[in-house]
Amino acid sequence: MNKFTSVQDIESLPSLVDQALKFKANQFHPNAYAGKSVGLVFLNPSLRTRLSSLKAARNLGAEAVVLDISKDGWALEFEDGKVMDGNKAEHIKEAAAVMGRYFDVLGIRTFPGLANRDEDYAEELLNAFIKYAGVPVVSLESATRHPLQSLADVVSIKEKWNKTEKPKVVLTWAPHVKALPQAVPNSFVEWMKVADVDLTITHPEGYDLAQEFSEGVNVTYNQQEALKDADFVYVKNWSSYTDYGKILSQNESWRFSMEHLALTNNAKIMHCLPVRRGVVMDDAVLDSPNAIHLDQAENRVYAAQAVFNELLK
Ligand SMILES: NCCC[C@H](NC(=O)CCC(=O)O)C(=O)O
Ligand SMILES: NC(=O)OP(=O)(O)O
Repeated sequence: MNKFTSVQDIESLPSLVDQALKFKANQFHPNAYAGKSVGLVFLNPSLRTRLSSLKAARNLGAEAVVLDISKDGWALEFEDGKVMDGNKAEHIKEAAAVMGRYFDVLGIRTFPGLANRDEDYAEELLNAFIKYAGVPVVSLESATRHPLQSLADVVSIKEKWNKTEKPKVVLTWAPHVKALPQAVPNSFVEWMKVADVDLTITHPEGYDLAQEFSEGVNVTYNQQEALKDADFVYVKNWSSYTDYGKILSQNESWRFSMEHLALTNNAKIMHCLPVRRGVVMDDAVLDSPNAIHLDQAENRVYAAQAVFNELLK
């Protein structure tokens, strides 16, 4: 593995998941990567990704440094050939290359602008970073994917499911007050396909994910039908892909409630966090024993540890 930006970058999902679970059972390896360092660069806010990645690096004996580049760095120019006579002081060519000289692995978080779909889906910022860093790059959530979250989600399902048959996993859209990226649902679907579960996606009309993600998956606008017999339900808002970045529906009936839970096979309820209580999901669901959002967040440490272990080898 020479980068970690999507499920395509990994060699074997079962062995990566096993490694994460081994790290969960025995997390401290203080001499594994002594002298190695990981740089974590954030253009957007983060609680879990930042702290779990720091903890993961330290569990492996590596040093980790966080840079909130939009707050503490120079304003970055990404455009090639630009005459930099405006307010951007540093080009990504130098910024990424310099950080590549300081660190053995570089992580980057860059959310989409949600204004220009082609630009966002071309992953211009992430790709510029990969191009100029000269060291392995880890996506800490990019415009279109959140692979560390998805790996933790696969680990969380694996540790809760001890039957031989495939679990029924449902990804359901939920309302939100803000237009959110498609990165988490895209990525979840991409990883679930490789994890080989029985996957259904449900959302109101107009919220279809990009075909590259949804193709081959059962998609329905009928949420009640989708939730029937579900073993795991991933509740998540996203803005429209087709009417790009727009909020089309505030349909309250999609807010996940105990009535929704009652339609399932006593499903485990998942969310990547942060979650707006009473908007996306009811308190009663989040506070019920069915909710495994905190386990998912905990597993972010071991997912990151498994990934850093591969890239620092
Ligand atoms: N990193 C995990 C999720 C990040 C982002 N959520 C948010 O921006 C929530 C913002 C808010 O609720 O104001 C998303 O859904 O992709
Ligand atoms: N789930 C997740 O990535 O959380 P943060 O945005 O807080 O890192």
